[in-house]
Amino acid sequence: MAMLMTGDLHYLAGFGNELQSEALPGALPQHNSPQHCPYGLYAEQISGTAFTAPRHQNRRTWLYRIRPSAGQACSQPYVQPRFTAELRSDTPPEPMRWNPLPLPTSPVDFVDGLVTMAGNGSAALQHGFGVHLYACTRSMAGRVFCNADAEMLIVPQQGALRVVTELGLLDVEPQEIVVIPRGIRFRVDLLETSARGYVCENFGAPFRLPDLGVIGANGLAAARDFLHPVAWFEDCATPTQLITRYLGQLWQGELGHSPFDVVAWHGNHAPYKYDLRRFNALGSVSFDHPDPSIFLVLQAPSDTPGVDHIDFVVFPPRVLVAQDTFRPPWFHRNVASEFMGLIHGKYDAKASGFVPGGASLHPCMTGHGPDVATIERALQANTTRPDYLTDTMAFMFETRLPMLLTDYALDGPLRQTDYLDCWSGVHSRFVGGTHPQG
Ligand SMILES: O=C(O)Cc1cc(O)ccc1O
Ligand SMILES: [Fe+2]
Repeated sequence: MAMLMTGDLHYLAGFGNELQSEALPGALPQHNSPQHCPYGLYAEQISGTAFTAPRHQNRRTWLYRIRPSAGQACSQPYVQPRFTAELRSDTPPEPMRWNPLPLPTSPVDFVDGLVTMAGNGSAALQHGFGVHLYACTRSMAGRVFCNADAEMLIVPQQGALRVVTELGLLDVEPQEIVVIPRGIRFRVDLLETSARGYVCENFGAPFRLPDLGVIGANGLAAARDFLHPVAWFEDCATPTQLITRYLGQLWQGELGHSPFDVVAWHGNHAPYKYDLRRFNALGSVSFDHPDPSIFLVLQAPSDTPGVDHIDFVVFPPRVLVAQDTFRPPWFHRNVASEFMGLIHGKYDAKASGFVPGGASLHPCMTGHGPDVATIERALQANTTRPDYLTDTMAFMFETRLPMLLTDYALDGPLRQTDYLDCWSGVHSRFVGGTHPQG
């Protein structure tokens, strides 16, 4: 297991590994639950999969902490109406696009800064997802969050974050992502004055690296680039508010101390971060624009082989060399629903309107593709020469279940009601004349 240092923090590298870390020498016992743990710590197991899940999918971590989590409960509702599970079944099958969430003008933290855009399924049935935006201007002082429903994939777009978790600290900046496994308590601190980004809540099987099939043993996201925290703790008796997302609702309770009191841990149910700039993008070196599955970073599999519940796909800087090819994303309709965000720069299918921090949704089977300006450019391009796509980082949450939208997404202030106009100048270029009948 490699130990890496990036910025001020140390990380454990790898994906799906059995990891171990201790913040004090000898804090990690030789076996899971000795009669007396080192330093008088309590052992606590957090299971992320069924006890009996197959070994390659089984996820659990043993925590050695100053106080166990028992005796703590969130029994009071916490009111944050924009972070919701209320979805509209009258969502129309229409391409949609949104402007970025404005940064709050008052102090707002990560939990209060979340706004739900879309989702489907049910946290109670452990099937489905939520899609959210966040914009915040202060750290979660005195407050921690626990998602009992879902694993959370956070995609910062603006503003670096320090994510304090039970297993240690992760610093993430835009163009990196962080994944918090279900049930792990965490706090988001701002390393800059404001922060904005996207969140995918995954109620189903956890994200994993895709198989590479004929690509071979290397390519796309490399396991060694996934970085986990090392053990870090504070022994702090300050009262702390715990907010838990459970069955799609928010609940609060008071802890008499910091829950970040895990002195050592071992296991594989652990948060991680990944730098999207490390993604090894592959593409066509002959002709045609490949399916975007070649840009798959992480997949959350469904019960149907080959059909993912959620795909997290990135569109990074790359060189397009396909010859005699319409190079931008093609016109298409897809059985999956495509929620896209832009982290940085421009996206190659849209010359304007899709801006960093903004979002778009192309619901299942809804026609979409490049806008008029992109079409014109692509038709005139000299495809014997490479196109260097620089200054770009877009991503997609591509889901098997259609996306139901919230009131905020459908009728709120971010919606670009003129989005369809980006195709209104797409005219017939047909030169065949009238085909004789019969
Ligand atoms: O619609 C989109 O912009 C996303 C997308 C990109 C691409 O290169 C191929 C298919 C696809 O859905
Ligand atoms: Fe698409």
